[in-house]
Amino acid sequence: MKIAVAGTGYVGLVTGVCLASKGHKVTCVDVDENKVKKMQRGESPIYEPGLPELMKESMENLIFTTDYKSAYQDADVIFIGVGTPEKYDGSANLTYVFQVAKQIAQTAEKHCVVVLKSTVPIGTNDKIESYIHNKQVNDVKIYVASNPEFLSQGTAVHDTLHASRIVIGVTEEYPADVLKQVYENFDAPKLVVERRSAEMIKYASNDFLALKISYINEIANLCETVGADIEEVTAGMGFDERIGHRFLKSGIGYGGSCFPKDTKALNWFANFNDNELRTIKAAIEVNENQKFKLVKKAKKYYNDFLFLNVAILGCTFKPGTDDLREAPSLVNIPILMEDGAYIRVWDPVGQENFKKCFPEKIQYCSCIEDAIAGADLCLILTEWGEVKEFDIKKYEELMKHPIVLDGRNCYNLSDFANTRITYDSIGRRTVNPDLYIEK
Ligand SMILES: NC(=O)C1=CN([C@@H]2O[C@H](COP(=O)(O)OP(=O)(O)OC[C@H]3O[C@@H](n4cnc5c(N)ncnc54)[C@H](O)[C@@H]3O)[C@@H](O)[C@H]2O)C=CC1
Ligand SMILES: O=C(O)[C@H]1O[C@H](OP(=O)(O)OP(=O)(O)OC[C@H]2O[C@@H](n3ccc(=O)[nH]c3=O)[C@H](O)[C@@H]2O)[C@H](O)[C@@H](O)[C@@H]1O
Repeated sequence: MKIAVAGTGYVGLVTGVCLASKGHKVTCVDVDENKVKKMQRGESPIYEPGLPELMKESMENLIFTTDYKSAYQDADVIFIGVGTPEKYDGSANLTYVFQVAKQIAQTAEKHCVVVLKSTVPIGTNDKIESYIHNKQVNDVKIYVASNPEFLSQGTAVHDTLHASRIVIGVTEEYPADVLKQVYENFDAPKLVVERRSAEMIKYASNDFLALKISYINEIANLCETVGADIEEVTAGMGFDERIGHRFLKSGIGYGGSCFPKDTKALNWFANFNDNELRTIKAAIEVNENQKFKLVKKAKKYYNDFLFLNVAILGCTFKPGTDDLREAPSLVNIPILMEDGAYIRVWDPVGQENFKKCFPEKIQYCSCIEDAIAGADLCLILTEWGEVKEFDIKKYEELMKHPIVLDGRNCYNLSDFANTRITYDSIGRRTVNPDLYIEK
């Protein structure tokens, strides 16, 4: 089957490469010429484990281009995987999706199925269908189907090849049959539903996970106040299969390109339709406050941050990605810098992207030891494996004031027994709380 994919970000490129690996002929289109040139050389423009290897293996089935006409004119299926970022009012920006729809309407020369993979508000597929039908120049049948994506960054290839489910949202049988053929060799449950249900499944899933995280973060904050330990609490809760262990990790809030925008978008959309999502509103509010937990904690140890050396371990929104979108580092580091702190950052893959946002005044370090050397304070913002495996004693040896504020609960409290390290994490008691408090 001849397939085109619009957009080569985390969703578009991973989808294109995985489909090519299953034998489909895939043309990936992007407006970004530099990205396209890179991909034409067989290089992945994004950091995603396993992607460069699969891309190389599948190159004979892949074409990368900025020339959308050549891709869309004779495609059987056209996936749309462009961004749907947040607008100022919290609603989803559908500009890029409609741009692609217009390009398809102007170029499609044969019957085809347009598949919306981007996360879009309920009813968008209907609008795209009408838009294409109004604007199309050739007398061909263009179907529109919803096929939301559930991959997570860092495990995107695995999540696509072994999807938890493939949701196919349609209003008629033909596009469902075509999509079943496209995914014939994918071992995953396939669920054919109404198009609007498919759109809702995506938002409801993401927002439920965001809600779960905000819930556990509130419980963690209460644990901290009343002397319970959130790690013990979640271990105990997770054994109940109805709750489960996953997405119960407390920390400094959820980031990334989706949970923050998808909670706000559904909330906006509900209001627009005269409904109120009180639970989602609460999840958003809890997350906003949670992001600043470590800076608030730091104020217990220092009256101000002027001339303090602060080590930052991790700047991406989670491990396994170089993506900084909505990462807590983006809001916490500027606060520390504005208050006069000297910042040293270590991150195994996110540093280059971070440098583009903050080219000056930050020291970038090639190892954890270098970042914490001489530091008055260390903030752990991302739970990279290297941080979790770091020899705890070295904090005490290398830091000037070994105060470690851990926003991702990377260590056991017992690791700090017999040390003079102040270890303050989320939802647990502080180890050695009084050693370095400024009077
Ligand atoms: N990042 C993720 O983990 C997931 C994202 N999603 C959803 O998928 C969509 C895409 O997200 P990402 O892949 O993260 O976006 P992204 O921002 O990484 O990539 C979007 C790409 O589309 C390109 N583009 C823009 N206009 C175009 C056009 N007219 N023609 C061709 N290419 C064009 C951009 O240059 C960019 O390379 C969003 O709706 C998102 O909510 C869904 C599941 C997972
Ligand atoms: O629509 C999307 O874009 C995707 O959004 C998330 O995937 P992703 O953003 O890549 O990352 P997650 O692993 O879900 O983590 C998101 C944020 O939540 C935080 N998180 C996650 C889990 C947890 O228990 N606690 C927690 O604080 C992470 O640190 C991270 O900042 C969903 O997990 C995917 O299913 C979905 O397809």
